[in-house]
Amino acid sequence: MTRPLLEAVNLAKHYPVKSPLGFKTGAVRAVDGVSFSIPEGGIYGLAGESGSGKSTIARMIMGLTTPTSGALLLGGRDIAGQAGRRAYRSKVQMVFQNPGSSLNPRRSIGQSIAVPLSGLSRRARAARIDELLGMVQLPASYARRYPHELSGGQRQRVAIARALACAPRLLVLDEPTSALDVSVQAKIIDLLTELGRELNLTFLFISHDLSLMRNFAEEVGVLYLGKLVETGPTAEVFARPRHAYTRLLLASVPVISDEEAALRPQVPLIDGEMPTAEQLIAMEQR
Ligand SMILES: Nc1ncnc2c1ncn2[C@@H]1O[C@H](COP(=O)(O)OP(=O)(O)OP(=O)(O)O)[C@@H](O)[C@H]1O
Repeated sequence: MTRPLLEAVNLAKHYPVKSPLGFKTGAVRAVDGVSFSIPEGGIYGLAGESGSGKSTIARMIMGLTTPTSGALLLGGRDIAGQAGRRAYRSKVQMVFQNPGSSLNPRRSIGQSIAVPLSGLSRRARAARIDELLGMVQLPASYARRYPHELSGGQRQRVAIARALACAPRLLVLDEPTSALDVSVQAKIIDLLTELGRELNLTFLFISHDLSLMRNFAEEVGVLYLGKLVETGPTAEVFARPRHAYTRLLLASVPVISDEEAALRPQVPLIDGEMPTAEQLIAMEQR
């Protein structure tokens, strides 16, 4: 069994809710007792709708916010206290949804990729930029281009190259393909799969779209209102979703073939419409 690279242990983040006069009146349980573990070199998909707590988990992993309770371990060490350090930041990198806004429009692609490479000589930096562009299958000449000269998919390749510049071990991918056309999405997923294999990278892939994880993630977790309602090997979760919310997510996925349609879980409709998660859970509890 490969040892875990990232572990979340009973992780929670609660935000205080304040009255207009500033008194604490309650708490939003954005993340509420979440545990999962990703083995070294593994791919874990975290799915859930908007507001389920996905970004809060990513922010805690990146050290941008601290857990209210529970722990996050990287290579067995609690990240609390490490997350602000340079050594930690070089091990854990994030790729965001919108490469258009995460790349500085005034910097050339080469300059953007070189940001984490400030310690290298000019020559070594240029060679590393070439190498990184090659890894994401872009020509070396793209180093002189600017973000507006690239397509959305190419810009996301640049964002991946920049994230790889300091040779991280864990990549947190927050909706990395949501802003892209379906055909481009598939190419980016293929590229990430290949890079993961070559560089022994570990991935946490966050998306509202569970179907994207089918061919990419080895394990998936489904978040609902801050709780992980289901987790397990991807094929198993897709074949036998146990939680009503997972079934609803899978039933809402657009299908392109009859074969896929046959595999799609059936959920009872209400007045001919898909029920909400609350309605479906209430029906099943009756
Ligand atoms: N700084 C904050 N203060 C108060 N509540 C917050 C804060 N950040 C997030 N929340 C709340 O925590 C819950 C989870 O938010 P989060 O952004 O993690 O969800 P998400 O699944 O990533 O959604 P999205 O895909 O829309 O970003 C939401 O109810 C949100 O309103």
